[in-house]
Amino acid sequence: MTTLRIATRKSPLALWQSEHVADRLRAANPGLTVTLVPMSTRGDEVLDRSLAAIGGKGLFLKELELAMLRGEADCAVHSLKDVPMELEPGFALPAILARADYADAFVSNHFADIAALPQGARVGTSSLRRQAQLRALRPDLQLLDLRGNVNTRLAKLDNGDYDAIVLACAGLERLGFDDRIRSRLQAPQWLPAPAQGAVAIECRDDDVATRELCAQLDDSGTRVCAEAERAMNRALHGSCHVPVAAYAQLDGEHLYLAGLVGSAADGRVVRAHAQGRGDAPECLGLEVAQMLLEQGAGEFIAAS
Ligand SMILES: NCc1[nH]cc(CCC(=O)O)c1CC(=O)O
Repeated sequence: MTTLRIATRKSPLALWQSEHVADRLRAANPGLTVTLVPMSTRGDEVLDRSLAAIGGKGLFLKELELAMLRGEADCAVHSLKDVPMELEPGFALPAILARADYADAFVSNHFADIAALPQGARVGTSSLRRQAQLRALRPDLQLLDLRGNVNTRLAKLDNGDYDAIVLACAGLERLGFDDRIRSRLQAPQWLPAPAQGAVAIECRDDDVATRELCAQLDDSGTRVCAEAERAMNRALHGSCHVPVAAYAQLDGEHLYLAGLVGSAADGRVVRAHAQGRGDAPECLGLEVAQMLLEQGAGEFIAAS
């Protein structure tokens, strides 16, 4: 293999992540030419409706997968949290890169953290998961929709449309906006999206050469954690319609998983956590999902 073509979305964050993968593959494979194939996806173009309303997260992947099927690209780079729990048949994730900052960020030009917000403050986020956790902490807040790429969201905050917004730390840090993070919303009190902070490479299942090349960047510890978080989400029929959060940590052979399911409408949340073995992440994911269901998570899922 002499050339690798990476299909990517065109947002600044997607381009940063794809350039990062390209740089790492070039460094590990002298003589390999790596190019980017930037593409627009439906998830990027339709900004006036929620992701759930236009068909969910797969919308960020479909155009990139079609480019791979047409032979216009060899692989695609994604934020793993945007990758549906069930991958499209015929595709694989040969690499999950080491996780960056997993946490959500509280971003505001006037307030230091959620507790410092005045009564009825306007907080922007279109994520049901973030809305449910905000409502659970502060039922008084006014939650407003906020879509678009990271740069657009920061511009809307600066424009005065919101008192605060919630974004992923990883995206802010990759784009050099570390200084916008007023506080990190951390586990176990606040949980991220399953696989938040991890970048994944997708390619055709039958493309062995690309799979082997990309597998050089796989981080086994991050893969174990992501599998536990995604197995939990899958067992809860996770999609953009249900606020599901999960965070796993691997310590030697011990795997720890915390999960949460909530209601964005009224801020009720159920939580569960358990420990298991690092060689059986899916078992732990199913176990925590079962614990959440026993506490009534099914009601939130059915209501969505
Ligand atoms: N939903 C968009 C998205 N997908 C991945 C990230 C951040 C990077 C990551 O989690 O790896 C973001 C932005 C955000 O949620 O603030």
